Amino acid sequence: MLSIDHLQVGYGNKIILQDIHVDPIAPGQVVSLLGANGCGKSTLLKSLAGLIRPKKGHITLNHQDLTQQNFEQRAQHVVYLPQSLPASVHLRVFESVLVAANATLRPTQQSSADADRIMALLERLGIAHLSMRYLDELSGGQKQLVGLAQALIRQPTLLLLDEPLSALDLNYQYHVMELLKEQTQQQQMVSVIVLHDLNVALQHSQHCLLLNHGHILAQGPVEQVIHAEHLATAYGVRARIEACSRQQLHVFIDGLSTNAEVNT
Ligand SMILES: Nc1ncnc2c1ncn2[C@@H]1O[C@H](COP(=O)(O)OP(=O)(O)OP(=O)(O)O)[C@@H](O)[C@H]1O
Repeated sequence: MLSIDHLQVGYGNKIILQDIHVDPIAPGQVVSLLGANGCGKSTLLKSLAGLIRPKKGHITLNHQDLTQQNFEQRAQHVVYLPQSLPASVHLRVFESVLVAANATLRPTQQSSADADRIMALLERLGIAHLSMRYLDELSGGQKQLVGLAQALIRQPTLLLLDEPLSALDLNYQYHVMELLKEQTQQQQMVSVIVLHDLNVALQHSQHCLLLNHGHILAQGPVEQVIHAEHLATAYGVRARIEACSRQQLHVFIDGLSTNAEVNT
């Protein structure tokens, strides 16, 4: 269970997130974190990960206040995958996932980070054939998939992914979101995923947080949050949300809302 209570976060004296309050989110759910460029999505993810210390407020995960834990304690159950991986890491794909697996294991658990588990995950992600390749020789999309393997192998309680689909083709986008949904449910994690594609959010997430200028504009089931009025406020667009032939909701953008500003 994840909840956030009156969180205030900033850089130096500049406040970016103001009074963020998130009602308890049950485990097993994929949560899409949406909002315009610069509204504070990455800042929220980094503060959940413990990379930025909040100025006020609390983050509660399974009855523990994360803001009271040091980075090492938090890393035992929280995994964060940033927008881009470090540029040059001269490790083979398999080794890099092994390093990630061992990063949070206590010595008594180390045997479970075995080769079979890593190879099975690489296979699920469709990148087993890359296991002996060096990371710094991979394409952007391939690196992003390895980053996901490094995150998933750690089996966190809270998984934080910042735009994990940005370099992936349509096939991998679908495949990765299905895998995330499955792993999130099987391992009873909460997975918070920054997305820009609202249709991916509608199809693959159950819960949604919509940020606007550092505030929560809406939160709840994804089909209630992705609503024309909310999209006009958050993105300055005129949107239609319609059920297509398979009853899957789909967002169509018909134009910019009147008096809409460019958000950035
Ligand atoms: N290290 C920093 N120091 C000062 N301000 C920062 C820093 N990082 C981000 N900001 C500012 O915080 C605000 C929110 O940035 P953030 O990266 O959280 O937005 P975002 O919603 O993730 O945007 P995008 O969708 O463009 O990735 C922006 O105004 C940005 O300029």
